[in-house]
Amino acid sequence: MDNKFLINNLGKGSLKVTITPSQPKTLTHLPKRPPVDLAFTDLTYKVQEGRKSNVKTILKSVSGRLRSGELTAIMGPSGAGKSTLLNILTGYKTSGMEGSITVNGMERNLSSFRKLSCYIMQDNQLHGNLTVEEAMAVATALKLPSVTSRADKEEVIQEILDTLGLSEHHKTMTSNLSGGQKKRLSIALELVNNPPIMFFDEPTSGLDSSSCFQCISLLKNLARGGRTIICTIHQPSARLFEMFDHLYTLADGQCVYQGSTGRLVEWLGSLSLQCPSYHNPASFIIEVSCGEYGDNTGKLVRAIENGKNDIRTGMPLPKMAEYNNKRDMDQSLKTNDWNKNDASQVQDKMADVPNGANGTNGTNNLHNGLLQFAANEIAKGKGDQVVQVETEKQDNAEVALLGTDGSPRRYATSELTQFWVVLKRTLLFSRRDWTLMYLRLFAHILVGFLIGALYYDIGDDGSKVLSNLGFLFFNMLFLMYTSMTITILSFPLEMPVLIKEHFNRWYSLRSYYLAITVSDIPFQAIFCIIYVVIVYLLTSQPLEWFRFSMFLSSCLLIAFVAQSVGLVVGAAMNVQNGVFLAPVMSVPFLLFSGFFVSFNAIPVYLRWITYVSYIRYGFEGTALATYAFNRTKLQCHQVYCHFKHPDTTLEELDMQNADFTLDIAALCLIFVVLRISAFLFLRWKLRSTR
Ligand SMILES: Nc1ncnc2c1ncn2[C@@H]1O[C@H](COP(=O)(O)OP(=O)(O)OP(=O)(O)O)[C@@H](O)[C@H]1O
Repeated sequence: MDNKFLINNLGKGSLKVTITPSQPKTLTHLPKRPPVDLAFTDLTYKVQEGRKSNVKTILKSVSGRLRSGELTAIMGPSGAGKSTLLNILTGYKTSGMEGSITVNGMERNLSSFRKLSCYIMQDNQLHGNLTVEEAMAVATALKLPSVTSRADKEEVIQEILDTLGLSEHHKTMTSNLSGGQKKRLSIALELVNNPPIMFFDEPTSGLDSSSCFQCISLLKNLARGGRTIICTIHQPSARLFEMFDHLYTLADGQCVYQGSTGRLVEWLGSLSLQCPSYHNPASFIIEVSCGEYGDNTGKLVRAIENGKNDIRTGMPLPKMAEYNNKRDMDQSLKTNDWNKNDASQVQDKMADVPNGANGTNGTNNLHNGLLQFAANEIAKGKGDQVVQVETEKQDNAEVALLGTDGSPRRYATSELTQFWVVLKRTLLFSRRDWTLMYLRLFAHILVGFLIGALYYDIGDDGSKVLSNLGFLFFNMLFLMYTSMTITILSFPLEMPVLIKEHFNRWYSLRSYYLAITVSDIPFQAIFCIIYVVIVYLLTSQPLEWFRFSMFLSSCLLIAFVAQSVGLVVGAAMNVQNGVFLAPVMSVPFLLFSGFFVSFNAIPVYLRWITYVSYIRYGFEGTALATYAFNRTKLQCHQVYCHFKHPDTTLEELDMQNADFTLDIAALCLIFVVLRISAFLFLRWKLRSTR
């Protein structure tokens, strides 16, 4: 049976099939993945508000089914629970949830499910400092197995960019892309490993009507390729609304409609809710859900069984009169309950149609459904820019969930590869973000010369030892603040992209954190060395290599430790709180550094603070480098120089018995503890945002 013939036959019925003549574009180079049907039953989501006893129920025992090959819209009034439902279905939110979620009829294993799905959040979380091509290269390097050849990866990139209309912009920085292009790039990045189930939170937000149309067309084409595409959407135009295959509508945390978009008006009409002529059905269902036509929510929820019923094209409408009758309701549940039946009951029957095996089965409704399906199939084949992906229908759902490669690994690449890719990307950002780099360099050189001029040639002057100690302390202060603030500011800005990429299984948190941690160390080290060389020479500190190395190592460690403090603060809190708290938290460390008050003068009950004050170890390290190890007497150009002998200075500072090795060891220990703490805070932050 050729396509044209079937379409003519279909033309006799009520179906309308639009065929556009362009050749379908196919994604042939992507890895094969199984189709995925997602179902949820009696899903309840509660959160605690304020006091522990105050529990708010956001989703109230909703059920539903989202099929492969369909574009599903989750709609509802503001606050109805759309984002919450999406977050639960993606696995982004897990605590506070009750009910069951099944994948291809089997209880969902979240870890396996996340390998099959991707979640494209509302605000395209992209790194602005990469070109489209580079962003795609990073995605392929992280999301495709390492064994994939470079040529294959490039082919995948080219194919996706071509299909999504981004190949013209492959050299454009992502920050310069338009809103619609950013959205397409977000999709392109996730499409690399061909996830069979894709979730989108408000994919059309911020787009004009033409971009909205393009975006939804793209999602529709992805669905036609066999994927399960689910997105939340506020209030689409009638034209956009028609493009969705399946509609799931929420009102006040309950399901008021589930079924094909084409049957919405008919279904509402059967419940005495007549959609006015020329009125957008999408607007009508929202208005009904908002209560603009009276309080119909309860009636709709009961009729649709809170999502257990599905108003499918080609299936009879549930008989309304029977819904108040418990016995009939149970009967209805039996015939519609996909948990008890084979998960793909209807669809599997439909799937045989093009082969002609089950073309007639005796029931008109099913027959209509089969014809509709066949029409859809033909429309798919002829559609404009159909993004097809060969999917393998697998009998064993478990095999499917483990991925077609059968690999139980969480990530496509090893942690070492992830580390290298993220490190290279971060170094590229640093190179691109030259303003910040030059600013940092400029600040270190400028302040170095300023300090050099202020404390010029005082290092060997016995009458200026107190000024020299001020210079040593200022070094600590300067290096601490410059290193700390950079990470406090930059780390939280990375967070949204980290959340997205980590959730979508691009890399492990460990690899990411190691790469981020390592990436800034060389820059900080270079800036610190430049600063120390300038001030050390200008202030005439002792020109002995071993003293210089001790001085430099203390300064470097202070910079690294302060950077780690910035990481902890940046990982644990937002920029506003961090910018305030970090300097305030540093005050006790500065006070107990040994510069303002010597150790013996500190009250015993406060002395413990000196042991955790990294500034103390740094200050002590530079003081020892300058005055200990049998330094010769300082020059004295006055009648009496109290600090002419370096040991006097050490005595005044209570540092006669201080051990430089211990200072370095303490700084190293604090560094390690802080880096581990920053990682733990980051992990906690990622978990708590969910
Ligand atoms: N953690 C939370 N604590 C308290 N209430 C919450 C929490 N998360 C969500 N809610 C509430 O749950 C309801 C549903 O929120 P949700 O974000 O899912 O709505 P929505 O349908 O996506 O709304 P919108 O279309 O406006 O984005 C809202 O009333 C919201 O205030």
